[in-house]
Amino acid sequence: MVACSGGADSLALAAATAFVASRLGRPAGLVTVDHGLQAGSAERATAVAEWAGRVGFDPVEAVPVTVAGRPGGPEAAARQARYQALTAAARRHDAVAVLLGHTRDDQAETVLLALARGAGPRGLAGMPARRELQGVPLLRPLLDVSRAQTRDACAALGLTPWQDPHNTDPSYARARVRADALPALVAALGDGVVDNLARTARLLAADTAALDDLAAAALGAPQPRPDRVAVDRPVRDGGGLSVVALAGLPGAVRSRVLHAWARELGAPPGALSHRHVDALDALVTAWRGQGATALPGGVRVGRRDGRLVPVD
Ligand SMILES: Nc1ncnc2c1ncn2[C@@H]1O[C@H](COP(=O)(O)OP(=O)(O)OP(=O)(O)O)[C@@H](O)[C@H]1O
Repeated sequence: MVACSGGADSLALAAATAFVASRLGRPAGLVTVDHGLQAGSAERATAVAEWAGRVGFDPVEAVPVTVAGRPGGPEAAARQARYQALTAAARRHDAVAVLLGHTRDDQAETVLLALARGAGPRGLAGMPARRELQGVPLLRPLLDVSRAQTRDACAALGLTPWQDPHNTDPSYARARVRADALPALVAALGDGVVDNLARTARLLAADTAALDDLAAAALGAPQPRPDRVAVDRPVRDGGGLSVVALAGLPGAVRSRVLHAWARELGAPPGALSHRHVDALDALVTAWRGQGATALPGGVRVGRRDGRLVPVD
């Protein structure tokens, strides 16, 4: 089920989901929450629901919620009511997940806000691409997509997104980051800033997951991510590294192992970037028979017989 406010991000997400779902022959639903906080909010919810029905979503729900009387400020109260309504709708319809429209720009704003309040790595890890709330998986498929792209997508599809007045209300810290802080950083440091903040979140999310695994193991807790192969066999295998052993490591540990090994092979540390380490990682986690990875210093690494090995 897509959670759609009618704004550009979640409207683009909904349009993409409708497109993909019909081609996969899978049902997709849509839920829009009416917080009842602004004049015309019920009409907006009805308009979103009508559009959703026209483009093939089924079921479609416009859910009114009561925000008053909940703990916290108005923003927190609205969020709590919204997430409760979203997970309840998902459970009513046995949805496998709820899709949220947060973009790379939202992620960059989240990281900047976390940095400014002195958050630790968990806060700097930003919003996860996947988490569970009351047994319902919440997914954010657009974390690698920019807000400009969602606007362009809506324009290309002839959709008119709803503009949330909160997004431009300067009494909200996030709106000030969006309107002033991030544009100032981009002007001073270049267009890459948004992408790089989002990448920082990904890196810290991987570190945090690895440390959480260690903490869970120290407590003797069940494996938090049973899909991961638990391996404690040595990573070194002859002159190379064992793919099975590498695959069993938490991503953050694996990337450090690959970085250290690349340096051992002679790649100069200053020239070794995350792109090189990602390419080595792909030989383990996204193996499609690809060719050798070229590293700085003329080093090349390929995958042979279940091992990563230096090749000519
Ligand atoms: N009224 C709504 N009805 C349904 N879904 C909504 C609604 N408002 C927001 N969402 C969902 O949440 C996503 C994020 O929205 P927005 O950025 O406004 O909320 P936020 O308060 O920043 O999010 P969060 O509470 O997750 O931090 C949207 O892309 C959409 O998927």
